[in-house]
Amino acid sequence: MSATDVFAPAKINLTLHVTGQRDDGYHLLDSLVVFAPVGDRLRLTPDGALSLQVDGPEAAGVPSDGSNLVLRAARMAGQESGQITLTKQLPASAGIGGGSSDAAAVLRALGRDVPPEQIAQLGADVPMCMKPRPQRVQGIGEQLSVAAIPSLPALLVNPRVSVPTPSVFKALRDKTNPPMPETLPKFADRSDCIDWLATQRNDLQVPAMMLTPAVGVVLEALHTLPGTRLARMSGSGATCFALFDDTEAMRFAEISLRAAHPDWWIASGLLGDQVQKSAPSMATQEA
Ligand SMILES: C[C@](O)(CO)[C@H](O)COP(=O)(O)OP(=O)(O)OC[C@H]1O[C@@H](n2ccc(N)nc2=O)[C@H](O)[C@@H]1O
Ligand SMILES: Nc1ncnc2c1ncn2[C@@H]1O[C@H](COP(=O)(O)OP(=O)(O)OP(=O)(O)O)[C@@H](O)[C@H]1O
Repeated sequence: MSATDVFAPAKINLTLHVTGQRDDGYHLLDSLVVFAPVGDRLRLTPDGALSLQVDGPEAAGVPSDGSNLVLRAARMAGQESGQITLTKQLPASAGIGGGSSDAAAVLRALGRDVPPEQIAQLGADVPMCMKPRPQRVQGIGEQLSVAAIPSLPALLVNPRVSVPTPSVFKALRDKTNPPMPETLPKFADRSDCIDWLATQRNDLQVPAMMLTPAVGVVLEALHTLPGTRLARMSGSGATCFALFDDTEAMRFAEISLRAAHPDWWIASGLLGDQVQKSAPSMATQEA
């Protein structure tokens, strides 16, 4: 039988408002999420017992045992056989949902009906990664609604410092912050969308910068690039994104950033574009 290839795109939180905290400690969110044409790749081959091999430029430190979200998702879907190869392109613990997107990609590939409550048990980011398209995410990550966002030329930048999500939530002082407007604006064009995004927030950015000063260094570097319209952190960090008016401005900024910071993980491409299953167009560079 033939192998199945799936693409697990990076998730970017364009906004991330923390609006409250539940009794169980989980935080209530209001977030605008898009996906990038850079991501991990998975190959599922139907032979043998269920197994996982992890390779690729970002494989170091990613577990290949039963704790990997890929195996947890496959088992949750009732899969008992087949070899899975996970090729990591996304840095781990980076705020771009690497493991969550991998888990969602496996569930998509297996095509079994797994109840949403079970999918959410794999991680708060997994439900939003099931259908990688622009969406508004509320609740603790389980309430999803489709959003209309123009494609956004972006740089994604990680300073190669991993940030554990729980410590960033813990370091957030004010847990109750304003949500996004109940109805999101209808954006006339890309520029209008970026202007509006600039009025919104990522409430985890300040605590992440306090815990991990490298986040502030990345944001400063992105702010000073030519053509940056908006720079912000994604998720709980440390990956940050910068948005540009067009792909030319994005590429120009990318060249300058790569020259200044050859040790950073840098990717570029159109956020929110229909993510291609097998032909991602985002360029990445290894350290
Ligand atoms: C920050 C985001 O990436 C935004 O999209 C997500 O909320 C986090 O998603 P995730 O990494 O899949 O999160 P999980 O693996 O479910 O949770 C990791 C830890 O983050 C904290 N957490 C996560 C989600 C949430 N709504 N409230 C939380 O407080 C909890 O301490 C939890 O133990
Ligand atoms: N498939 C996987 N890819 C990466 N890490 C994984 C995977 N499965 C389990 N992990 C473990 O999960 C941890 C978090 O990794 P992940 O890349 O999902 O980051 P994250 O920053 O929590 O994502 P986000 O907060 O945006 O959902 C890693 O330290 C790793 O030990």
